[in-house]
Amino acid sequence: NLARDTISCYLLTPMRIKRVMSRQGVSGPPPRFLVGNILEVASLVTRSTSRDMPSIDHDIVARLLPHYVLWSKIYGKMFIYWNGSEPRLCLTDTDMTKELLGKYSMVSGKSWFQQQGSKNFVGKGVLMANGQDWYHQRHIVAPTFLGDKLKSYTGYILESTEKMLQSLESAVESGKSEVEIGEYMTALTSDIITQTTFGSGCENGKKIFRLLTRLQRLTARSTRHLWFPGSRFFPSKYNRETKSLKKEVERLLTEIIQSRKDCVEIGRSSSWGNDLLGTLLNEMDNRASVTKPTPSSPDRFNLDLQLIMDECKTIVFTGHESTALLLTWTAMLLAAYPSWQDKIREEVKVVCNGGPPSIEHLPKLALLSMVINESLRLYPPVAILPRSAFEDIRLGDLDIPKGLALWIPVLAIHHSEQLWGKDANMFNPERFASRTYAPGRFIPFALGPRNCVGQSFAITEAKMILSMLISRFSFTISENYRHAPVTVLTIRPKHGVQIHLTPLKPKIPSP
Ligand code: HEM
Repeated sequence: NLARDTISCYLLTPMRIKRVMSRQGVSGPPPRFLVGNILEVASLVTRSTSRDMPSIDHDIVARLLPHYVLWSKIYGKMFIYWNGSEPRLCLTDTDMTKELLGKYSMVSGKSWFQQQGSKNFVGKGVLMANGQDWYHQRHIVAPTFLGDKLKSYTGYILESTEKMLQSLESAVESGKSEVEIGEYMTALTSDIITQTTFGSGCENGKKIFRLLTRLQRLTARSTRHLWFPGSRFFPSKYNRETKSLKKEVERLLTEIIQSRKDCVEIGRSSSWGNDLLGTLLNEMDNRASVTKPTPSSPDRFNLDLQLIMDECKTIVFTGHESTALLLTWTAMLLAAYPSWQDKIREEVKVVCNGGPPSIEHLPKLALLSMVINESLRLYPPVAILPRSAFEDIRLGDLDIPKGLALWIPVLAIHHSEQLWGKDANMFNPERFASRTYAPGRFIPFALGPRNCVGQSFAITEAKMILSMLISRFSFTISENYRHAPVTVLTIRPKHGVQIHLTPLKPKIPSP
């Protein structure tokens, strides 16, 4: 059976898909046996990113997606290329992407390759689930980011940001003339997501975060060759370490969850907790209570333990990296365009009246929203949206056969002159002044029922952090900054973002 499945997965299905697509006039670069176009993509990207950019130029599609630029010129905007033996359809048409991400969210989703790649890391949490499983999990996770819940997390954001600002002030006071702001933003969003998920001062929560970061790196390395048939069965030097890290993360998570369960059961606590994990447990408990207890499953809670752990790992993973990148790129843009920095500082001063930002202030920070949107457009942290069709579907007038992978290059859509006009590669936040833009062309958080569930949290966090940073410092880009965006799933600055900081309120010397 294994041999038959392997032949079907790596040979017969891809060939059938290729036939169906070429009959409809969709073609692409010829694939090589087993490796497909992987080597070509790797060599094009290596070449295009081998040097830093000579100036802060936002025209970065040819640098980061050179294969998209090359093949769309030869084969048209819709072409197929091969990631090993997986055929991928590149989709940039906004009507088709809207249809796929909206109407077909239950019959498309994450591919086997993606799930295998992340199973030891985020497991089967909402990010990687499909169909009914995904639907069930999405309804458990979504309420943890709504209304009052979201508001209750802002205390963690304010507290952690204040700490970061103090450490920036100390750095400046100790004579450091420049800082790499990316490091600070990464540490800050890590701190915020750990506290928001597990509550403040939870030592096990901090340990879990550190272990997950190591696990993420290891998984990325050990799954690089997944496209090769049977590679997941090869003994790898990473496998043992991955397994023991995963076990340790789950042991720590079980400890935290068990102790909350004990507190509720013996009556020491009347709720699961006010942090994100508490809300998640509460949501699961409410749903489980409909069916529990039954003679065959006397304790529904234990049945869901793996799911709770997978959701926690997913949220910790998804909840910090992209936000750190959004903040880092926005800081770079504000440092490079000081007139926007001044405008936003003034806006924050008027709206927040010199105090810390609250959730009620945020909708009034219109200029800041425009800058954040422009930053998400030019440097979308998630540059590609991958999907796989689980059934034959029809997109526009194209038949998409079951098993075809779909690849939406968000970065290329965000930089398209056809969609954004001649100044598509320019920094111009004014384009977001009207707040109405055709759906489908601005998709940093994806679209439809399967969009980013943490979007409001991310935007709340970004607005609070940036408004606090901008009220305390003015900053300029350092002459040491080398503009070199690279993609490793997300778009990041290769050498970090170096800025010069000037405190705005000089400290009154103590008598
Ligand atoms: C600027 C910051 C962020 C960006 C640009 C971003 C972007 C995205 C995108 C594009 C997706 C869809 C991925 C796909 O389906 O392939 C996604 C999904 C997701 N994001 Fe975010 N995200 C951000 C912050 C966050 C935060 C702060 C959280 C949680 C605290 C979060 C949690 C999630 C989860 C759980 C999913 C999976 C949703 C589902 O499949 O139903 N994200 N995000």
